[in-house]
Amino acid sequence: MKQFKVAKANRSIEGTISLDGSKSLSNRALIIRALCTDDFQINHCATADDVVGMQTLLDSSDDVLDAHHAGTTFRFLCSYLCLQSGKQTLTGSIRMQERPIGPLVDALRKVGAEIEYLKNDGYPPLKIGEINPDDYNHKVEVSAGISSQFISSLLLIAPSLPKGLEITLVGDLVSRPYLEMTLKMMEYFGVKHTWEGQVITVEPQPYKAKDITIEADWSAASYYYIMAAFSDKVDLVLEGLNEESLQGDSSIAEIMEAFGISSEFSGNQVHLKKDGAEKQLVDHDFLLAPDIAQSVAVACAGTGKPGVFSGLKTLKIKETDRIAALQKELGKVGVYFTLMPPKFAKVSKKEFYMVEGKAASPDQMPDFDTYKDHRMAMAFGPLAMLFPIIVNEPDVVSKSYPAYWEDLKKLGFEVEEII
Ligand SMILES: O=C(O)C1=C[C@@H](OP(=O)(O)O)[C@@H](O)[C@H](O)C1
Ligand SMILES: C=C(OP(=O)(O)O)C(=O)O
Repeated sequence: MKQFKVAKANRSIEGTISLDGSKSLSNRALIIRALCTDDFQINHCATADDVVGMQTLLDSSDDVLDAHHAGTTFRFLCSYLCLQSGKQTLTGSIRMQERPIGPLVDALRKVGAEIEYLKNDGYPPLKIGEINPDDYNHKVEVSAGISSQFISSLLLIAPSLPKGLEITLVGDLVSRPYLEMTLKMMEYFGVKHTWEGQVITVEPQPYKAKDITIEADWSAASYYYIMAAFSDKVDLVLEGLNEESLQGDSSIAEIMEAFGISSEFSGNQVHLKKDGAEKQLVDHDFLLAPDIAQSVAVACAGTGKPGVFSGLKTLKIKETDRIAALQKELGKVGVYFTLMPPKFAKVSKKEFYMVEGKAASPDQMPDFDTYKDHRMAMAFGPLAMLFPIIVNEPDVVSKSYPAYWEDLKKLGFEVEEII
């Protein structure tokens, strides 16, 4: 097993980091370009595995397409392949084969596509055939409470269908900003929609080619906010980010005010400083921004600030069960991540998790497992500012941020492989 020992000699974070393009924006732009008659430039496209993988599969003429670990790639291609001739097998990693796809398959079958489950009903791999014009139906319902990616996937192909799509969202929507991101990206490329109540309608219309520059990845930025929370002195510039962002994870800037971190925007840079008043507690609902929950949990653990987290229901079906992974790994440094008894949830019917305790190094240097989840590695890495740590399978970061460890070195982290 590959392991990195990570350490940092001081608790200050100073410098400039130029962040890679957002994986979510990049994958939407790639699908739209593939559906657009004319070509356009995607500047600052992410170099993340999930995005390189998307482009490779879009260019591939193979019958079997492997999206590996990439949720957006798998889900977006699922609908895209329904517009291609012939039949393709779409598969993914073992974990991807445990992540649900049923609601999207049901909706696409309703639209007229012939899709077969090759292993277990409701899960990848799939054999996907083209939409049959005789079976085509433009009104579909889709469950909105499992993954917003199902809806984004349908929306992206909607303008290319003969009568477009009228999508009724069933149940309470999760990860709403990602859906808004999809619609905003479609608008950027000239595609209009209406969204009334639970119904989103897209008429048939062409995507219009237009060069785009992808904003940097706000989920990646969240790891620098953890470092700032652990620092006595902060003077850090993150490049490529805008105050007005299509990424819901930009809410990290506001959440981290609780740790006294201020974010000053100018142009496409954000300047992090530690000059604000801290709050006693972090109380946040992550339903709109599930990917930064691990970051804030580690920030709480490292500073000893208690956290009350809700809106975590989708975390169990991500790259790993992130609730279980957080519980196990935070436990290694004496921090509890526990589901609060149901009496706390009576009023709102929500589930609340509590982060309690301050991370302390056990007698032996702690080694953190990463569960094939990039965000476990990236969220736990900053703990090296408090005491030396070991990160197991550190290369997982390449899913969304291949240069992560190199960028940490630029800020004075010592990162060395244990042989
Ligand atoms: O559409 C997207 O780009 C994403 C949507 C979210 O997933 P869910 O909608 O499944 O929560 C998020 O967790 C994922 O990293 C990226
Ligand atoms: C959940 C994530 O990605 P995906 O669903 O695209 O695999 C993530 O990047 O945190």
